Amino acid sequence: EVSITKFPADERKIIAKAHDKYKKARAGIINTRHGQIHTPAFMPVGTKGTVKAMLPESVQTTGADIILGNTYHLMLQPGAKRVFKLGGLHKFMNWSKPLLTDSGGFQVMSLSKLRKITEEGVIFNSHIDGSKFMLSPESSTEIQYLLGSTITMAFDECTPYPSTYEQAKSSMELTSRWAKRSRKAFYSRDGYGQFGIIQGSIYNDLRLKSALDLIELDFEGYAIGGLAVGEGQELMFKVLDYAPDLLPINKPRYLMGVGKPADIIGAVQRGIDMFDCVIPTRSGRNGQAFTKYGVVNIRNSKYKEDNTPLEEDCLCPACKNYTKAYLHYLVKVKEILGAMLMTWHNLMYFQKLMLRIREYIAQGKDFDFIS
Ligand SMILES: O=c1[nH]cnc2cc3nc(NCc4cccs4)[nH]c3cc12
Ligand SMILES: [Zn+2]
Repeated sequence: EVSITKFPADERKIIAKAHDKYKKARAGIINTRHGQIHTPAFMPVGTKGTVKAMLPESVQTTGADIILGNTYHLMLQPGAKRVFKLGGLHKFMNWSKPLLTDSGGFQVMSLSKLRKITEEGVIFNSHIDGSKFMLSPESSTEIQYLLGSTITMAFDECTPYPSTYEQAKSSMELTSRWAKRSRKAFYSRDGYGQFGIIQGSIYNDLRLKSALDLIELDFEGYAIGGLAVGEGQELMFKVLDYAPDLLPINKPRYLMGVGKPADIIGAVQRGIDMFDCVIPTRSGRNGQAFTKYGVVNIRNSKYKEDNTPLEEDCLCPACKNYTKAYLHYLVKVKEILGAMLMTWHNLMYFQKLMLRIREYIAQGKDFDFIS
């Protein structure tokens, strides 16, 4: 049963009292078939069955309890049936901890060529070889089952931003119909869960209706969709000021696609438990390192003879054994080790941030820090 264990009532009172401003922040544990997830949690993105430039055991040493796999990519290559035949994604990629797979819908809309949205689902041509595919609530749920996903995401439509009220309303209603079909298609097993995704854009009555529709389906957790799609942090926080409270307090709340450290901190303060974002991995490969001094663009020539580590007290291999000068050089000459070390450091940085947030919440301390 994917459930979030709460602190005992009296401890929760302490936490709530201690930082009234953050009374919505909560730390907990999600128990799954593949192990525990300490929340608030950051999920590194492992798009094609690998967290790019990282070995799974290295991802584990950064402290990640769970990683995300993208259904769209895996269904095209190597194919969900093949992964199933080979023992499932956990075995295939040698990751034994929890895996969350997205439904594929969001990526179809952002990656595939020529697609057609119907009541049934989305028909599209593969961006790889143009071959024709269909993703529906039923097929997406089955594909995620074949992958062996610990947490399956319902098939939704991410309402674009900006959208008019009418557009957002019909999009949200489609997501509710698809959520019902996704829930029906889900093969529920102990320790596995399925999360619904609420939509409704920036309209609070639509967000409420979406939440009510999905709560009826009794998902193991709930994601807040339709955010981090260009609305900006202010508008995202405006929605997060009320949307998490529409969801069951005892179930995990997952904010899809977020985000930078400041976004994560603000969202935790508003009651979010889970995050996924490509920023630490993608920007690492692109030469950006997150540090307590801010983001370091290692390609900047001022680092070419800087014989100090990214962060003197960081325990990652990049900081323990190498200097900014070496990282500057590796990234400049596009050496693979450069991508590896920068990625490792960033994932460590994001996990350390989550660890500190969890500790501050558990101690009832404010955590407005951004470092
Ligand atoms: O409503 C959603 N439904 C299902 N998947 C999503 C993924 C999402 N990822 C972002 N932001 C991060 C981005 C990644 C690539 C372009 S924006 N926002 C997202 C919203 C949704
Ligand atoms: Zn480091």
